[in-house]
Amino acid sequence: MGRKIAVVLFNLGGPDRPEAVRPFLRNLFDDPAIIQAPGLVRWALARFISRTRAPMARKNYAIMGGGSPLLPETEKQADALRADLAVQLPDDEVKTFIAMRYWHPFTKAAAKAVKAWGADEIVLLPLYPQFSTTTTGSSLAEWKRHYSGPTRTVCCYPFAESFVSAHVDRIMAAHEQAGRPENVRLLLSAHGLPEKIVEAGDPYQWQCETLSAMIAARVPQEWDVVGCYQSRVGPLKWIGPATDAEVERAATDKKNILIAPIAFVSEHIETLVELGEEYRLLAEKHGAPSYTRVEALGDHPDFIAVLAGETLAALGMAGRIRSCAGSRLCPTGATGCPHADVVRTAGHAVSLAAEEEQARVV
Ligand SMILES: C=CC1=C(C)c2cc3[nH]c(cc4nc(cc5[nH]c(cc1n2)c(C)c5CCC(=O)O)C(CCC(=O)O)=C4C)c(C)c3C=C
Ligand SMILES: [Fe+2]
Ligand SMILES: [Fe+2]
Repeated sequence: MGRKIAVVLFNLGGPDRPEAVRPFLRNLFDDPAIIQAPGLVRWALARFISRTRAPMARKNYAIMGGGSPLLPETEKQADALRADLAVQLPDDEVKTFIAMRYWHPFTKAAAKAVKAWGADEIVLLPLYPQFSTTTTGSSLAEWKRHYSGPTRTVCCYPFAESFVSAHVDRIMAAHEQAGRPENVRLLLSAHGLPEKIVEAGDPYQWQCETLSAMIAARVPQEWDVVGCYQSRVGPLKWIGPATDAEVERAATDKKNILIAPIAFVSEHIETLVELGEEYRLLAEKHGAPSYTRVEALGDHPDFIAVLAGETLAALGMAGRIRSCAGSRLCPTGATGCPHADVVRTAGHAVSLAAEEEQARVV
């Protein structure tokens, strides 16, 4: 008899209506992975920041009709993934579950639904391609608070071949749509992080920058390619360069700007409003000859193929956690990486190869 396989998709969640903006922000800022302060201080800060930030955030959500499109976009990905896996695992029953961190459907509800369904295998699959303690790390901790049985985890897949090719495909399609301008500067924009989180060992920035180099190697070599970080929040120093400063610089340099999100895989406030509206105005103001926003991956077939491939490899692995490299891919200093801190010895390389071999056999 076939297995019942639950694939749990982690994502951030977004407010579905104007009244949800403030409680959504409160949940976000009350997360110890986002604000590292003692419980009571964090609780008070979360109430304060959500109250002061909500009016501005509500205005931005109003541009998208009052709420975030993140859930419907995630549902499309979940449906496409289920359909792909149903073909590849004809003897099993596969169901996808959405576990959002800060708004409905919450991780707690997803854990309850997975239990009620009686899954034989559970694969935790973040819709965050790069691992950060603030995103996937936070979702994993939340999952563990609500589910105690065995699971298989995909921690990250920033260098998966089809993930890189899906990005290049979206970028070249946007270039085509812009009328194939010359003198291009491609901005690869990721959500930023406070510097102190990276200094504490979070591998996100390293994964974003390595991915940017991989994309840069595959686009026309006469293009300028710059990695940058958007969506800074609060008074702390964030990693840079900042996307708005890079948009301004590219516009002043009279470059045709192509701007692609590399850490968000769905359209939402950060792509539609920040990249789509705010930075477009900034580019126009500073005299850019053109500004073209590259679409998020959404349900691009190559991206869905990565999600399916990672799920299949996770089902076939000997261990409980994998990255797109099979085993740990982060450098040894990245203490935030959820893999045990293995030193890259010859022995480790052998076990890595064995896991990859196993992944191919599945
Ligand atoms: C790669 C993904 C993300 C990282 C890393 C991340 C870190 C991070 N975010 C905030 C604060 C906010 N993020 C907000 C929205 C938001 N963030 C992500 C992804 C990452 N965040 C997504 C997908 C979204 C959109 C949700 C939606 O509405 O669809 C917001 C809310 C919007 C706003 O008020 O600007 C805040 C606030 C911090 C502080 C942080 C790292 C410490
Ligand atoms: Fe965020
Ligand atoms: Fe890692």
